[in-house]
Amino acid sequence: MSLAVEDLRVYYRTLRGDVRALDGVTFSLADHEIMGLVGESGCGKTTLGKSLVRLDGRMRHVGGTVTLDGRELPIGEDARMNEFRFAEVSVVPQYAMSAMNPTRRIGRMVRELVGSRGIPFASVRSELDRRLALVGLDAEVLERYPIELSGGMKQRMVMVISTLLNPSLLVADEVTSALDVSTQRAVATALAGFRDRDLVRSMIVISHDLSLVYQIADTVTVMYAGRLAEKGPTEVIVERPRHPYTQLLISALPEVGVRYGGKRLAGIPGSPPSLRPPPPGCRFRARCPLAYGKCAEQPPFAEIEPGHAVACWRAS
Ligand SMILES: Nc1ncnc2c1ncn2[C@@H]1O[C@H](COP(=O)(O)OP(=O)(O)OP(=O)(O)O)[C@@H](O)[C@H]1O
Repeated sequence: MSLAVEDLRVYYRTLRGDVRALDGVTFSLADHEIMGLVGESGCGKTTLGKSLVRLDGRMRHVGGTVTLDGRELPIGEDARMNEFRFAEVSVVPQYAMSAMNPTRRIGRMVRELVGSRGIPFASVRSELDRRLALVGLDAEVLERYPIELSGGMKQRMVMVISTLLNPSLLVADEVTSALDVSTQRAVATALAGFRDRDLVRSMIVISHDLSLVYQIADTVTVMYAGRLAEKGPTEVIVERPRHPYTQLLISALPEVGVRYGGKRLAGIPGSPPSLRPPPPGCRFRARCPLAYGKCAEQPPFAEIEPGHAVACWRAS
């Protein structure tokens, strides 16, 4: 197992009280696993991804542990996390395209980044060229400024940089959402290629786009209102989901490979609860067609078959 997250709680401090964006999240990632992380906007996906790499100033680690390759990550201690970032855990951020410094040539940026880890640029240069070729970029991009690259090229460049030191875990947050469909496919294929070539051990791919997740993920985790609703192998989640929220999420999608023409897709009525603080019991119950009395109690996130866990009283 490469990653184990245990009862992780991360809140945002605000003037109107804590936003419990991650409120008791437990899961693990096997070696070589690509996990897709999905759920409605605001459910905590980005917070989960960031928590594993860098908490921003308003995030507070309230409880729980993150263990990577047998070592507990000091996620609440920014300075101590430096030892792990880039080398052990790396992120391709949601706005990777604007994350690059516009005033630096790309090659110089990479030189500074590896230099900050005490690694001479010359020692990674040939590997860098090899990886650029792997994602279809010419080594000449290193001489250019970020503004001279297209969106898809920037995205692939950031992926190459983020994985240059072979991190154990890569978090890719909405890396394809701003790209056109064919570029999306190229970026997704490049991501899976990094794992296939053992350049990263495991990966969390955060996405609104279930078809992207279906294309590259081995497992899918569904979040709802700061907690995990369901995790299982991709086919199981798509073909026989057990959580009513997952079922609605999947049924709201066009079937993979099926053309829906002008047919309107069903949305999920209602909206998620406030996380400041969330209501007691199952957080989905106000929108759930199957809710009953027991749902006033919070259901455990429990395994119903090997590798398939669900937080729903109806599923156990
Ligand atoms: N800086 C912040 N201060 C206060 N609350 C925040 C902050 N950032 C996020 N939140 C809240 O934390 C919750 C989780 O947000 P997060 O961005 O992790 O969700 P998400 O699932 O990644 O959403 P999206 O798909 O829109 O990116 C939301 O309720 C959000 O409003």
